[in-house]
Amino acid sequence: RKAWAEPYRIKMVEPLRMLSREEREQKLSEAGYNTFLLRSEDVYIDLLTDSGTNAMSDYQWAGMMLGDEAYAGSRNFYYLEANMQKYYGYKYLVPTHQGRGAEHLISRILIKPGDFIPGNMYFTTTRQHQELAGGTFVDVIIDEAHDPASTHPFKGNVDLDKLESLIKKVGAEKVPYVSLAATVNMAGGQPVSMENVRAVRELTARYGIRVILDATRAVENAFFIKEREPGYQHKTIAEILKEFCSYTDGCTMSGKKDLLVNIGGFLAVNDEEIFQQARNLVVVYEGLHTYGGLAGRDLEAMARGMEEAVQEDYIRHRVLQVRYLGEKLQQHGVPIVVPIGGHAVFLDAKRFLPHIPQDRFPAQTLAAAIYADSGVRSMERGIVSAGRDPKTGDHRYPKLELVRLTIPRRVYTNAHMDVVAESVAAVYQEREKLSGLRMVYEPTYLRFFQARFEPL
Ligand SMILES: Cc1ncc(COP(=O)(O)O)c(/C=N/[C@@H](Cc2ccccc2)C(=O)O)c1O
Repeated sequence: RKAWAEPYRIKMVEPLRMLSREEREQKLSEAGYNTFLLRSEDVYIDLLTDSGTNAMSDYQWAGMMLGDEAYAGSRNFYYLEANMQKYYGYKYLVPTHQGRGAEHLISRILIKPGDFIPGNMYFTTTRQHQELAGGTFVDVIIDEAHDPASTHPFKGNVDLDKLESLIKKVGAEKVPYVSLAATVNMAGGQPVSMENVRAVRELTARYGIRVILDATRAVENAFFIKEREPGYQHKTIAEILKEFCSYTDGCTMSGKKDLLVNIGGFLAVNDEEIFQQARNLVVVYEGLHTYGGLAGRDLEAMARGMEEAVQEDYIRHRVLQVRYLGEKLQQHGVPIVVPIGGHAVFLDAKRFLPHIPQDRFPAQTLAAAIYADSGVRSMERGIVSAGRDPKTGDHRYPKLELVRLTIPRRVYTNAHMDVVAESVAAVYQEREKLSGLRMVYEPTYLRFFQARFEPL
């Protein structure tokens, strides 16, 4: 049989409403043509992010009623710790309010000014914390990751030659750890293969260099390994996930994605010394070491989300829904990043709007145009997100100028995907009419969140 449906039934709904085209144009102007500055109530289908926007299950909601809100030693912490050990396999857990809380801690602990942190393509908050700690991020991802049309099945892979030549160039003592993301958000939600993470481990072990995983979407990564990597078809998602993590020394986690919670994250490590430093630092920046900025109920919901995240029917549906949207867009001839990633469909704004130069912000222009057309919200993942080079002060000019259509987990049906595809195709038909934007307000950090633009 071909038909497949969501592996859940809906028990609660939030009514959606659509504004008129005129109202949307007005809201867009008030938001400075930045989708981050739109109000949720003015958005029809919200594909800005899969972060914190996922639907919890009745099992998780029930867990919210079991929050042990003791200041110290909450029951929920120990349940989360036990589940992290079971599913991710690390020894020690330090809860944080969300992913960047963990990135902040590990960056402060492991990075000295002048250090270099190699990683498989940058992620905005991860690199920001590495730079704030005095480090320099160095991209060591394979070249194919920067080519939206390359169909390499594991575009998130590390280029071992790039990694080893960096280590030889700067010296191992200046490389505190390799920052490995799986999947790679900015490349289009692209996975890392088991063979590659194993090879990264073997290489770094020779130099005594740690590997810190960004495990934010590691369950989606496991799905791609099961689907694409020889020898893994008959392994469970949970087995693949645990093996993958076993080749790394610790992870930062934003629970707001794979783990199906609206807030939450953690740092997990195997090294007791790093653990002691992290649990000491966490009380300064996040909260006591057994709650890390979260209520007991949030810890419980994240622990229960972890159990659900690795269920085969769930994760298969999740990834295949993203693929459903991507294939619909391909049928309309819309240029997208291939292979279609795990959490989003990425529009290739360079090919979509070849007549708009990168410094007139094509991806920003496209995200605004899609909202104006249908009330669908997406996110700019191009030159605006790339920010400025701290050394030159000029824009960074990334090869990938993308618009991300990010699918929240267990929220929308494929009928919503049909509406999104129809809208993007309509904008594609009229793309010649778009003429770019100019930035009229630019914040200092992570400018894409709050920058404002005006039409040229
Ligand atoms: C691979 C990866 N690692 C760490 C984090 C941080 O986790 P957290 O602090 O948000 O919990 C994120 C968050 N990604 C969100 C939210 C976001 C964040 C910055 C810019 C744009 C959007 C997104 O991609 O939408 C991530 O994707």
